[in-house]
Amino acid sequence: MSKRFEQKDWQESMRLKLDFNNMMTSYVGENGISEEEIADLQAQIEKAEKAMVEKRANGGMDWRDLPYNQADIVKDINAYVESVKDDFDTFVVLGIGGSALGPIAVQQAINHPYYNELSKEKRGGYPKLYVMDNIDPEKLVSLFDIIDLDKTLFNVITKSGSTSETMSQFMIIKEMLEEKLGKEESKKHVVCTTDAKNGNLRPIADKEGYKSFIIPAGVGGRFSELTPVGLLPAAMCGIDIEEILAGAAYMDELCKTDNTFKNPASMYAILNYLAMRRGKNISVIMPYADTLKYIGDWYAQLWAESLGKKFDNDKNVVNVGQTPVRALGATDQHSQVQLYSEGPKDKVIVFVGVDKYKTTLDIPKIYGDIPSLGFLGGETHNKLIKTEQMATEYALLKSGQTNMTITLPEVNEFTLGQILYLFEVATGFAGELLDINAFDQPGVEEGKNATYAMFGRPGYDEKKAELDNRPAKNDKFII
Ligand SMILES: O=P(O)(O)OC[C@H]1O[C@H](O)[C@H](O)[C@@H](O)[C@@H]1O
Repeated sequence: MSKRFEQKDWQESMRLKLDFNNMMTSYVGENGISEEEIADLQAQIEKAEKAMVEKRANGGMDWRDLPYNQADIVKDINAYVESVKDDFDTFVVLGIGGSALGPIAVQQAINHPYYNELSKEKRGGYPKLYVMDNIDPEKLVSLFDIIDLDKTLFNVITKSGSTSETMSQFMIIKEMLEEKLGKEESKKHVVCTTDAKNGNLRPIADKEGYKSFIIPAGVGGRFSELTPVGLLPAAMCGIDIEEILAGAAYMDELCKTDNTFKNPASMYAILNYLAMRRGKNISVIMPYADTLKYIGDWYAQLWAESLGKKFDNDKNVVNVGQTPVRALGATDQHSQVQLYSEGPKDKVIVFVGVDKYKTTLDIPKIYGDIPSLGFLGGETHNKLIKTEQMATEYALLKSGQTNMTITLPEVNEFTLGQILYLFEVATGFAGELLDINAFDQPGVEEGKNATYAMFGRPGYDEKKAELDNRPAKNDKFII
């Protein structure tokens, strides 16, 4: 299970550190953000803080209380996992968006990088985990080349129960399972995570007798990682979900301080809000740890889908939001940093560092006679990746590219719970500062409705007619 420091105040030693100095200063021009600018926002900040408290109290932010109200669900999940893990070699999540990105990110962060390639014994007796979050026919068909249906448990995750991608995956899997195993046996190979009463999947699960878990009604998909959406897949691969919730609760405590400059979520939101006001509408998240790579994908949906909005709360057209870009250190120093250092100063780079990696890798002292290699010998990759992170932070600061750093003492369930919760609260706070609704996603409906119309779903004739009459493309530009 997860490691904890021996210190009595292990929570303090496991506290994420946020370094905003590079946001507040700059070697070049006006890219730094001043304390005066934050002071000028005081009224807006107080209004946002008040709204966060009121919405939490009135059920507008049920996700805030997930670290505290799931003890029974955690027990049910852990008991279910213990009861089935010996029967299955593979656990496959069928989901998309907030029903998939969290499970991917958490598993990649905590488990062995080659977890699925390990023996079941080396996996602690837990099944392999695959998350199928797309409908590319090749990918899903290829999965059946490497899994044994008889030994596979499928977790269908969909809050709405109407997501075409997930529900069509489920229809394919259901048919395959019933053909191969028969109707009764196949029921043991499906577990559903969905709304308590709404949507298509809930009545199906109840009618078919599938084991199911509930996504609380007041928790939106991209804020649902701390519900069974994320907790079941994590527990199914041996991850300590109580530690994740404990980390989130600890971050919640830190985010309750009314000292704005010491409030991690408020400061993250405020500085990005001020950056957006300066036209910095790209948010690059750049972890210097492969374990945190997919946190970038999860963050991308959370930040983009929450803040990318056409209207403010007074129905004024504002078209706000920051485009998330996923990068990885040191890898993307060799692919994107050229743009970050010399291209438009329209970005906020969020470095995510790790104090202590789980292993230390020594570089042998050889090639001492070659100057550009000899200096590496006798050091470690741990020191090299951290040095490259600091060097890149410096180079981008010097180039005038706004950046900040979040540092995890180490990557474990507790610190992961902290950073997930930090970004969720920061997103809610940023939504208040932007005066938009951070919890809906009206912008995805047009594409969905066009899909339904073109796919021939009944009741979409008007949309079909609109599409049939849309301006034809100019053939000249089709090669
Ligand atoms: O969990 P589901 O209801 O299947 O939704 C899955 C995803 O698709 C929707 O279109 C929303 O844009 C996302 O916020 C959501 O996470």
